[in-house]
Amino acid sequence: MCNDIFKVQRDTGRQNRKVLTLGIAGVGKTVSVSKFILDWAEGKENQEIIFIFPLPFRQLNLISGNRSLMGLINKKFFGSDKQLSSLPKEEGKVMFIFDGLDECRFSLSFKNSEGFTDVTKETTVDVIITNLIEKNLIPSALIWITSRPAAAHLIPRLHIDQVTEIIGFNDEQKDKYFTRNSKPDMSERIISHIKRSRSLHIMCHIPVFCWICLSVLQPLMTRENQDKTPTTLTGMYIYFLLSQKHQMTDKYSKDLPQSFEDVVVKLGKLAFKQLQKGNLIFYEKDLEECGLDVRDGLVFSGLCTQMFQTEKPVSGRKVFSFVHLSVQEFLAALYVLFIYRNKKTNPFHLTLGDKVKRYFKKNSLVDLHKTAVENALQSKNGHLDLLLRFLMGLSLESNHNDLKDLLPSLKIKAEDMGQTAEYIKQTIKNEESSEKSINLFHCLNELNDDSLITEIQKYLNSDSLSAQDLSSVQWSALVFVLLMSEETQEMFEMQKYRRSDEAVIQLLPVIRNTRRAL
Ligand SMILES: Nc1ncnc2c1ncn2[C@@H]1O[C@H](COP(=O)(O)OP(=O)(O)OP(=O)(O)O)[C@@H](O)[C@H]1O
Repeated sequence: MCNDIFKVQRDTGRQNRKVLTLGIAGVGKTVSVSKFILDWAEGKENQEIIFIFPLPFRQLNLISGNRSLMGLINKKFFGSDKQLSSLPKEEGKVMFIFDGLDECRFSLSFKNSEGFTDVTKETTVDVIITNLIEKNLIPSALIWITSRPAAAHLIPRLHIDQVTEIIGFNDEQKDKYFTRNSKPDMSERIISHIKRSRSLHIMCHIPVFCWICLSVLQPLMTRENQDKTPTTLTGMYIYFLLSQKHQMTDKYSKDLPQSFEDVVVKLGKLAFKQLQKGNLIFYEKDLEECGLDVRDGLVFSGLCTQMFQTEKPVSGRKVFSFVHLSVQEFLAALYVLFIYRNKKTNPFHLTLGDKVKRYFKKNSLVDLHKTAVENALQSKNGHLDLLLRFLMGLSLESNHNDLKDLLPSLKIKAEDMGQTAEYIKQTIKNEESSEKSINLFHCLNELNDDSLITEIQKYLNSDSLSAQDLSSVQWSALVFVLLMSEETQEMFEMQKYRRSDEAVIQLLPVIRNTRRAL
C-alpha cells in the first residue's frame, strides 16, 4: 500500500524519508500519488503530515528563470492574499511529491550541487529540486519521487532510503476492473475473450491497457458476428484507432476539416520523430512541425490529449502527450509502414548512422524490418521495442483489410515474412541481453512464427529439459515461454525446470516477474 511507505516500520522502528517508486508506463504511478493525497486530504491516512506539495516534473519543466522555493510554493498553491512565510521544521511535517522523473527535461546535477540552503533565495528549478533531495533545503521534509524504470538512474541511490515498485493488476484485479467498468454480461464476455489470448491477458496487468481493451471490445461484443474481434496486440490497437475514427466521423459528420487518415499520418510523424528522441511530451511547436494545428479539435478527440490544464498555471505553455505511450508507439509504427509503402522511403534511414546505412541500401520490406530491428537493439532503454512489435504485426497480410479501413490510401502488397522471421531468429542467437531477446520473441509471435517456442515446449512436455544443454536461443525461448505462462506469473518454482547457478542467472527475468519465487 502506498499509504504505508512513509510510516514508521513496526519491526525496525525505521521511517523512510525519501522513496523512489518505479513502474512502467500506465501502471498507475500518478493514480497512486493521487490516491495518497486524497486519503490524506480526507483525513484517513498520514495525518501527521501538515503540507503535501505535489510538483510533477511535467509542470516543473515549464518554469523558466529563477525562483525561490517559497516563491514557487506560494505561486502554485496559495492565493495572493494568503502567502506562506515559512514551513514547519519538525521531522516529517512537509512532503514533496515529484511525479514522473522520466519526463524531466532539465538536467539534475547532484555531483556539482553546491549545498543551497536558503528557501527564500532565488535560483533555478534544478538547484531547488536537487537540494531538496539532498536534504540541504528543508532537511526534515519527506520526498516521494515516481519514475518509469529507464529514468531511475537520474537520482543516485545514496539519496534514496527505499525503492518500491508498482507492478499493476493481478488476475483478480484485472477481472475486477472489467466488472466495475461494464455491465455484468458484457464484462464476462470481455474477460473470457481476453483470457483466450495469452499476450492480451498478460498485457492487462497494465491498467491503461485494460482501458484500451474495454473501449475496443465493448462495442465489438454487442455485434452478432464477433469473428473479427482482435486477439493480438496489433489487432487491438488497429481497432482502437478504428473506434476513434468512428467517433470522429460521428462527431464531425459534415464539416470534417481534414480526413482522419491525414490526422493519423501527421500524428504518426509526431509520434515517430519524438519517440526516436525519447520524448513523450511535446509542445505546440513540435505539433506544428508535423503539420498539426493545435486549435484543431480533431487532434484532441482521444488520441492526443491536452494534458496541462491551466487552473493555476506555473506557466501558460501547453503540453501535449498521447493518452498512453503504447498509442505513440503504435502510431509511430503505422507511420513507418505508411512512408515505406507510399513514399518508398525508409524513415529509419534518416537517423541511422552511415555505417549501418551501408548495410541496408535496398528498399525492400525485409530491409525496413532489419533497420527497425537494428534501431531497437541499439536503444539502451528499449524505447523502440514496442514500435518494432507493432511494425511486424502491421506488415502481416491478415491485417491488411483493417489497415485499409484505417488508411484508405495505404498501398498494400502481400509479401513473404519468412525472410524477416529468419533474420530475427539469427539475431536472437547473437543477442546477449535477455530483455532484447524476449522482445524479439514477441516479434516472432506477432509474425505467427512459433517454431522456436514449439521446440522448447517439446522439451518441457517431455520433462527432459533438465537433461538438455540449452543454447542461448533455447534459454531465451524458455524465458519467453515461462513469462507468457499464467501459472508462472503467480508462482515460479525454479527447481521444476533447472537447479543450477546458470539457471538462476538465465531465468532472472522470470523470477523478477513472478509474485512468489521458490
Ligand atoms: N488502480 C487503478 N484502477 C483503475 N484504473 C487505473 C488504476 N491505475 C491506473 N489506472 C488507469 O490507467 C491510466 C494510467 O495510469 P497512470 O497515469 O497512473 O500511469 P503512470 O504509471 O503514471 O503512467 P506514465 O508513466 O505513462 O505516466 C489512468 O489514467 C487510469 O485510467
